[in-house]
Amino acid sequence: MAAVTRSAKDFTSPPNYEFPHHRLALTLRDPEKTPIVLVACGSFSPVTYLHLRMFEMAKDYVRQNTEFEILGGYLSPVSDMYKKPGLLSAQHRVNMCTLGAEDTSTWLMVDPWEAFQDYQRTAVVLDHFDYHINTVLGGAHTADGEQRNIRIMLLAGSDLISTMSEPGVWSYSDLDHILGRYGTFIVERAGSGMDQATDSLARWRNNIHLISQLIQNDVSSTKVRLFIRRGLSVRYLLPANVVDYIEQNGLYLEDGASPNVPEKEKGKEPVAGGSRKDSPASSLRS
Ligand SMILES: Nc1ncnc2c1ncn2[C@@H]1O[C@H](COP(=O)(O)OP(=O)(O)OP(=O)(O)O)[C@@H](O)[C@H]1O
Ligand SMILES: O=C(O)c1ccc[n+]([C@@H]2O[C@H](COP(=O)([O-])O)[C@@H](O)[C@H]2O)c1
Repeated sequence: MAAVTRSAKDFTSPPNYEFPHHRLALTLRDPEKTPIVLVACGSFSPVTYLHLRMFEMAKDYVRQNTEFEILGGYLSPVSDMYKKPGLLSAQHRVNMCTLGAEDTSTWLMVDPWEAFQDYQRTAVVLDHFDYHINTVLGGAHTADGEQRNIRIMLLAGSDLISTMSEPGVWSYSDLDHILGRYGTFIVERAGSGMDQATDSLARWRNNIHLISQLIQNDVSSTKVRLFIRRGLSVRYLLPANVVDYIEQNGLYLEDGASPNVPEKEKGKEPVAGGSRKDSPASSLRS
């Protein structure tokens, strides 16, 4: 399996970008365990409780079934260039993720690197995390001061993983890089079978961890957008501060979200109801 090591010159970064690591633990509690960081890539248009639940489910799974220790978790919203229907501007999506994840958890962070530039393949996104966490920050240390590399792992729903078996969506070398070098946790998603999702990925089975949903819940961003367009409530499907943000900014009222930040939003503080000076979104604005 090809191990690609990228250096700073291999990555493009948005202006004023700083890698967020304010909640990343860099000391291993148990030196016998392998340190990992979870990265969820997706549209997050908008972020829902299911996106956030994926991290909690992975945390329980890791504690009960593996010899890993989680040192941090990241949401990485995709670039506007992904051009998926319903994809709101990166600014709004990063703001909503920051409100939803950082304000409701003690260990999740939002990395805006992918969102505010050209489309980046998931393999490159994971390399970007690997570079910042292991090369720049120096990885983790045990209490005795021994250095350990932190393994980056992709966190995804079974619908995303099933696209990995569809011809022409992912390149073989990227799959080998993502599943061979890094590995993944796959959360069961209603309507997307786990077996069917992973059958053709069997050669990487040791790096693929399947997490069953014990409480069935099929909230999706598509349904949330549809509800808002029809004037239905989305409260309790996503964090309250994200619902407030959507209402205050009049988001998702029209069919197909505009990829651009509305003129009246430009230059405003990113988060309604008080700016977060330490947030990655605000660190990107000049
Ligand atoms: N209900 C869910 N159960 C399990 N995984 C989920 C669920 N909702 C989203 N995910 C996972 O979260 C990640 C990001 O998803 P994404 O932003 O595309 O959300 P989505 O709800 O699928 O969006 P959309 O409805 O716009 O396609 C993907 O890996 C996806 O599989
Ligand atoms: O890297 C690839 O080749 C690749 C192919 C298909 C999808 N992805 C990523 O998977 C995510 C899919 O998000 P979504 O909202 O379409 O479910 C998004 O982050 C994409 O960049 C990545």
